[in-house]
Amino acid sequence: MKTIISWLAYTEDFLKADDLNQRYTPKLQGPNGTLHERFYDEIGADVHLILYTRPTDKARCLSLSNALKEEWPSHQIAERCMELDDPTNLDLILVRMQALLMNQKGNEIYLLFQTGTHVIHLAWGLSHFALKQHTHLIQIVPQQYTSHKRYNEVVKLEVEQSSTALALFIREQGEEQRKQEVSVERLSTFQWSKGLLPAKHMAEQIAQTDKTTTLIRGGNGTGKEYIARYIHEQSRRGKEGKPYRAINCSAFTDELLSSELFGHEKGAFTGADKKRKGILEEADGGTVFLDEIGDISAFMQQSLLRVLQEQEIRPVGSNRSKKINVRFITATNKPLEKMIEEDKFRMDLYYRLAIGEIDLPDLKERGKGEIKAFIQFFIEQQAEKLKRTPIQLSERVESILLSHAFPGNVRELQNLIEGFYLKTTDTVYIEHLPLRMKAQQLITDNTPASLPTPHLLRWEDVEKEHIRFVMQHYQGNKTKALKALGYGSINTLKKKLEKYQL
Ligand SMILES: Nc1ncnc2c1ncn2[C@@H]1O[C@H](COP(=O)(O)OP(=O)(O)OP(=O)(O)O)[C@@H](O)[C@H]1O
Repeated sequence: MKTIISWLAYTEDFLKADDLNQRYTPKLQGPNGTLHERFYDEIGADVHLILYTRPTDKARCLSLSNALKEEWPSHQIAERCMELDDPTNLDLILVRMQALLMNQKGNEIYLLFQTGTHVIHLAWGLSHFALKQHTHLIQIVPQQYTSHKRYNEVVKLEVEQSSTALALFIREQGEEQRKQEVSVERLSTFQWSKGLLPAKHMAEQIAQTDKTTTLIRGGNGTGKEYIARYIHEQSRRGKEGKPYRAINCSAFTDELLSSELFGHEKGAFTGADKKRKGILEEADGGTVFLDEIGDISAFMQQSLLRVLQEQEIRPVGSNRSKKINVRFITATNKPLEKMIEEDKFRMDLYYRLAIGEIDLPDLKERGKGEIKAFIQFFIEQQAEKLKRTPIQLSERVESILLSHAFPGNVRELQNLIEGFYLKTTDTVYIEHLPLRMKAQQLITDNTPASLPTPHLLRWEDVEKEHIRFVMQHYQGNKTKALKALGYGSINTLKKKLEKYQL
């Protein structure tokens, strides 16, 4: 099996917003489009995997891959979120890439290393040189540098996989992982904690029905999308391999959202230079997940209501309707009932959408016992993924975590624990916490007498306390403290110690 892997090019794969006054309009002449145009057939790849950084970029990635699928319907395209809060963090990128490449074991992989940040390019290079898998680095050469000067060309870099010390080191690590047969897909990825059992039960009931529309309510990162996919997979539609499509409604203007959902005719609006199928038609026979439904405009509410009532769509710019057969699942973290009272959401649409209802509680509401279970679950999951000994939390860190508000819910906790594995190999201390949590701790540690209100806390106070804590922890050893603090040089640390008279 041959796979192409590339990164979403956040600017080059899209038309400039200024040109059209619209966001995320995909461009087929961008790096990912060029891959399909000039290369895909020649190489005979089976699938093209497009990576993106954060869940918030999903809408953009899907709009690109939908445009590519429409242009080249026989090409298989998949998308993957790499969950990188910081796309310049080499350690984290390498961990994610290793897991991804290990999963492709035995496949021939073509890596388009040009897209993404410079650190991502570097990580592709390192992974190619070191892992000794069947990887090839490919690049797109602009037409002015090609001999024919007519079109951009996709070329394979003829480079030997290296035997430098660094490469050998990374390779050994990779082989160690391979020996232990890591398969990220095999790991149990979802924790059906006690607080989620009512949601699971309801999801399974809904899956038994053919078309019951379902509204999933819950805060950011509570698992709404996971539950939507679970309903699809448990349903007849999923079991028969029918399509599942997801879209984040809040990421589009009305015009674009209509076009994404219902498709458009050529010339329907500025920039619509080709006829295009919408995701409701693509998902015919399957399930569509509309995320952030509480954010759609009155106009879109009306359009959607008509689709639900008549079970048909009309592409933008067309006067002909097409019948569709999809199950709708929607999600929101907005209080729809209140919005109905305020005339911001249509009651008739609400009743159509919320035939089945699933509520996902915030992590904090689920209680300390459950947060503890999630912490343990993610510690073990990450240890298994990285083939490392599970880390431990110091008592202090555990108590901070148990009383943290977790506005980002399960996603926030999951990312936090993945981050710990980059910072330590054994015990997690306060110094390993992200700054926002350390700052919070300083606020709660200080009595109202010394710090009357939290917002009076200055950055300098936080930094000073943090340096003091780390220096104490390492008993004044500047080299160790420097490593923990992450400053670029010992001089920076010395200057800070002087500044704060520590
Ligand atoms: N119960 C759980 N067990 C394991 N992982 C979970 C659980 N709930 C959420 N997650 C993880 O949290 C992240 C967010 O999940 P998901 O995308 O389903 O949430 P969401 O509510 O749709 O988020 P948002 O609306 O903010 O995009 C994912 O990485 C998912 O794996």
